[in-house]
Amino acid sequence: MKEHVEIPLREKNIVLIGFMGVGKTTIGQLVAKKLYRDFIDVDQEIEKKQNMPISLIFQKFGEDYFRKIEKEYIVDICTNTRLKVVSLGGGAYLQEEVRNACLSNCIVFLLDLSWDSWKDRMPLLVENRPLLKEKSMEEIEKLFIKRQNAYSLHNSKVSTNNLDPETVADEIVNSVKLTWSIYEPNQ
Ligand SMILES: Nc1ncnc2c1ncn2[C@@H]1O[C@H](COP(=O)(O)OP(=O)(O)O)[C@@H](O)[C@H]1O
Ligand SMILES: O=C(O)C1=C[C@@H](OP(=O)(O)O)[C@@H](O)[C@H](O)C1
Ligand SMILES: [Mg+2]
Repeated sequence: MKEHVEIPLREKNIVLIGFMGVGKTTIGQLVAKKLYRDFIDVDQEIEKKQNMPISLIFQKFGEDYFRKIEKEYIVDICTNTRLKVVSLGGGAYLQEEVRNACLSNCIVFLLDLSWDSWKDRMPLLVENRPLLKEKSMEEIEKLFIKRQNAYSLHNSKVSTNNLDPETVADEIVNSVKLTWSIYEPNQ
């Protein structure tokens, strides 16, 4: 059993979670830039490694295969890297091993968007999200509600309703810097 090494707070990866389309990829990139950190988008890294888009991975190998590689990659990043900003795919946090790796080693931010606001954004999302293509609005709402339990296990929550990406990114950065100054002052 690998011994758990406590990572200094200021070195912990910042992980963004939340339903598909809430802005994890967009806002994660902005947060990384503002904190002078490397940015990792798990979906983008998986697409690079698999040399195909997520939608084709689902089509060719199925969702279970995607979830396996998604989990392995996230657990590796959480346990073996520091000082990054990491945006998960919307379904990753449903896996307990992913949640445990994130909560044990990282600072986990939930990006929260109301269902009504999400519906307005949906037309932007369907193109490259296979799970949206197959479902009615009612089925997607059920998925949205069903996932809130897992998303509730976070360190901090930021509402993104009616806020532009820059404003949300600033809120996350200010929150992180305040946490650092309180729990690891004088650095
Ligand atoms: N705060 C925001 N306000 C308006 N549109 C947003 C916001 N954040 C993201 N978007 C848009 O919503 C879509 C999904 O954003 P993305 O970052 O891919 O979300 P996720 O990674 O959570 O699925 C993109 O078209 C993006 O430009
Ligand atoms: O919610 C999900 O199950 C998924 C969300 C997507 O990522 P985004 O949340 O960045 O869209 C991507 O991982 C895949 O389509 C599955
Ligand atoms: Mg994304």
